[in-house]
Amino acid sequence: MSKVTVVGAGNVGATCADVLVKQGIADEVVLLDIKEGVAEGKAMDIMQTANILNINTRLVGVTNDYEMTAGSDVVVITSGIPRKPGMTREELIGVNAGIVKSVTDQLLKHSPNAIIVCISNPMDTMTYLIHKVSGLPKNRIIGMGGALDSARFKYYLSLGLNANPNEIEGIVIGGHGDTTMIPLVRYAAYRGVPATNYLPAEQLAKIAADTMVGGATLTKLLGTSAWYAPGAAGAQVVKAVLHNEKKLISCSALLDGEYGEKDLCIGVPCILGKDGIEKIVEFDLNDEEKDLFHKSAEAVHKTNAALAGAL
Ligand SMILES: NC(=O)C1=CN([C@@H]2O[C@H](COP(=O)(O)OP(=O)(O)OC[C@H]3O[C@@H](n4cnc5c(N)ncnc54)[C@H](O)[C@@H]3O)[C@@H](O)[C@H]2O)C=CC1
Ligand SMILES: O=C([O-])CC(=O)C(=O)O
Repeated sequence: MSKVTVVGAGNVGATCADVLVKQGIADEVVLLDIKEGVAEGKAMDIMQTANILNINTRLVGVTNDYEMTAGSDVVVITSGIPRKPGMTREELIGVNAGIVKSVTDQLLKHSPNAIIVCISNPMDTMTYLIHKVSGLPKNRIIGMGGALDSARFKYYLSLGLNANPNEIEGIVIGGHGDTTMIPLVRYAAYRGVPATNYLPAEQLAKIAADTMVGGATLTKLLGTSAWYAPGAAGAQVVKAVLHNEKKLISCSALLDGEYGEKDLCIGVPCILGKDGIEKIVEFDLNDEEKDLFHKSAEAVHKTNAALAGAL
C-alpha cells in the first residue's frame, strides 16, 4: 500500500492530488489544508469522478488533521501564497518560509520516513529551508521546479519545431526563478537530432527566454500563478519515487561539491527512485553554461540569506 500526502489544497495541491488519483499513482492520497472544509470539498469533488473515470485510488481531504497523514511514503508541500502579476517568486519568502517550516515539522512527526517533495515558492530556498529544519539525509528532500521548467522548454521547442512534445528532449537546470533558469539549448533534441540542426540560434534564444519567464507569462494571463502543469509535474516526481522509476528529472537538490557548488539547493539532473534523489548526474557543461550556473547559484544563495530570521 502506498500513501501520499499533499499539503495545500489550493490550485497546485488539488491538481497534484487529482493527477495522483486519476493516474492511479498511489493507493491512498490525503489532501490537507488549513482552511476549514476546502480539502474535504476538493477531495469529494475529485472522488465523485471515481465511477465516471474508473478510479481506484482513495482520496480523503482533511482540515489540518496531521494524524490522518501518518505513515505517508511521500509528502508534497504546496502550502503558501502564490505570486500575483508583476511579483517575483522571491518576494513570497516572508510568508511562505514560516508556513513551510511549520508544515514540515508536523508532517515529519507523523511520517518520519517520508520523502519530501517541495513545491512552495521560492522553491529552491524553501527546499533548503526544509533541509535546515529537518536535518534529513539529502536524498529525501526533492525540490520540484526543473520538472516543470523542462516541460515548458519542451512545449516551446515543440511549437518552434512544429513537432509532438513527447518526441522532444530538453532539460532546464539552475534556479527556479525568472532570471536564474538555464534551459540547456545545446542538449535539446528532436528524436535524438540536436534542435540546433533545425532552428536558427535567434529562435532557440527566444525559446529559452520564453521558458525562463514561463511562470511569469502565465501569472500575467491568469492573475495568479499556474497550476495544471505544476500539479502534474509534482505528480510526475511522486510517481518516479513511489514506482522506483530511476528516471532522470531535473530537481532542486542539496549540492555538496557537484557542479562546483555547495550548501544550496538548485536544479540539477537527478535520478529519482524509491530512495528519493538516488544520484545527481553531472552533465558536461561548456564554459558559458558553467558561468550561467555559478551566477544562478549566487542568486539562490542571496535569496537563502533572507532565511536567516526563519531558521
Ligand atoms: N515549484 C513550482 O514549480 C511551483 C510552485 N508554485 C507555488 O506553490 C504554492 C501554491 O500555489 P497555489 O496552489 O497556486 O496557491 P493557492 O493559494 O491556490 O493554494 C495554497 C493553499 O495553501 C494553503 N495553506 C496556507 N497555509 C497553510 C498551512 N499552514 N497549512 C496547510 N495549508 C496551508 C492555503 O489555504 C491554500 O489553499 C505557491 O507558493 C506557488 O508559488 C506554484 C506553481 C509552480
Ligand atoms: O510562476 C510562479 O510563480 C509559479 C511557478 O513557480 C511556476 O509556474 O513556474
